[in-house]
Amino acid sequence: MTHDPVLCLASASPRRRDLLSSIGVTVEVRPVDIDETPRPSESAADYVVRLAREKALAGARLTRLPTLGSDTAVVRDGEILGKPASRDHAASMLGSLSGRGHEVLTGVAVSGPAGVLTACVTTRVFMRELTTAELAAYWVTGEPADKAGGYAIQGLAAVFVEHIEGSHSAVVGLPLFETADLLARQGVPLWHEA
Ligand SMILES: Cc1cn([C@H]2C[C@H](O)[C@@H](COP(=O)(O)OP(=O)(O)OP(=O)(O)O)O2)c(=O)[nH]c1=O
Repeated sequence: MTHDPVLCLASASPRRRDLLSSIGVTVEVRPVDIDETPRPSESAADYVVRLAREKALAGARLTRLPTLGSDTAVVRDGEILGKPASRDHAASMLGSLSGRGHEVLTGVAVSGPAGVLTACVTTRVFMRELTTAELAAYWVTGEPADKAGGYAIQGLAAVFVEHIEGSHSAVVGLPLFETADLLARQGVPLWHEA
């Protein structure tokens, strides 16, 4: 059965659409293009919430529906890592996460009748030691290219992750528990209200 969209998703990320679908939220997809350059001395939490808000506001101009924007950043020792630009960049990025913990921050913003509501979720991810051969083989799979930090916990990189403290869905791109709260406060129906 198909449902009419109840939310505009201001994102090109198929992961975010799938996560929303998994909680019964059908979306109209409106990718937006914003400048993702961090500001000098901006904290990672301020950065992901600012980008989430900018994406939601840019998307809201294209629709009458409440609109969600989100941004995910991988942070090691306070440094935002971004997405890898090449094989060597991916290997050094993911290599720097080998055998230790790092943070994944996801900001989410929903614009609607209640204004713009935001949340930020921090998850700690612990990876086992990765070999040079594994880093090279992982790049060839194509998975790291469009992912913050150069890995996908929901994909092949699951075998690198010993454990996490926080929200698995937030690492994939959208913290579903917090998102459900924001959607409820904007009057967007969830699966039990459809
Ligand atoms: C760490 C990690 C990130 N990611 C993804 C989530 C995000 O899609 C991406 C981070 O980039 P984002 O800039 O947050 O999102 P995006 O460019 O994919 O989409 P848009 O800006 O249009 O919303 O990395 C995973 O899929 N798995 C992971 O384990």
